[in-house]
Amino acid sequence: MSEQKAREDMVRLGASFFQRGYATGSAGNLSMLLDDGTLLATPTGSCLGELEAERLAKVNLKGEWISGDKPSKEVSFHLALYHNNPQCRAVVHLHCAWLTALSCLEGLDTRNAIKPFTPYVVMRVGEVPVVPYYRPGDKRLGEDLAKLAPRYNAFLLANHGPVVVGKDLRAAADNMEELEETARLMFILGDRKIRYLTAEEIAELRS
Ligand SMILES: O=C(O)[C@@H](O)C(=O)COP(=O)(O)O
Ligand SMILES: [Zn+2]
Repeated sequence: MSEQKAREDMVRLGASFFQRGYATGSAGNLSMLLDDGTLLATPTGSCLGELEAERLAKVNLKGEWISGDKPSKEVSFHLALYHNNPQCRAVVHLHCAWLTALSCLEGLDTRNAIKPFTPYVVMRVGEVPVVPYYRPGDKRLGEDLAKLAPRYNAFLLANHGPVVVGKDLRAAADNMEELEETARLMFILGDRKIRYLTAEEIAELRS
């Protein structure tokens, strides 16, 4: 894919997230690997609804800022995911309401915050580990994500929000939307007794 097309895709996706309420204010950040091995990332403090193709930040895989506006302060945790998962070619971090609400609950299963009760989340995303709370931009976010990256496609940052990877930006976005919808269903279901998928049903979906 040409760099220009990649830039336009990121701008379009940011606007789509913003228009549909997945992103608000200047929260969240996106990145994707370019064919030349550098990273295209949203600038720090930018509104995902108002990105400009020529102002997107470019950084190399050492995290050095090459061009564009100053990159997201979370670019180090994005890099941790690229470095530790060869399948990861795009990263989406949002503060979307339902997943962020979930990230604030006490007593989450930190190995998997979303116990499956529908098939699609198993097929698309799998388990969602929880990273302990750190201040946004803290280097420990990257250190913890680096350890989890080889085994998972999605993560919940405690009291902060979700991070999802994909083979491209579209796939990462689709996975994020699927997870957000699942979190919404968890809150709709509330205290009702849920029939969770059985171990056999989950294994069948993974096979
Ligand atoms: O929550 C935060 O502050 C960051 O994780 C975030 O979402 C936006 O930071 P920038 O990408 O640096 O704007
Ligand atoms: Zn954030």
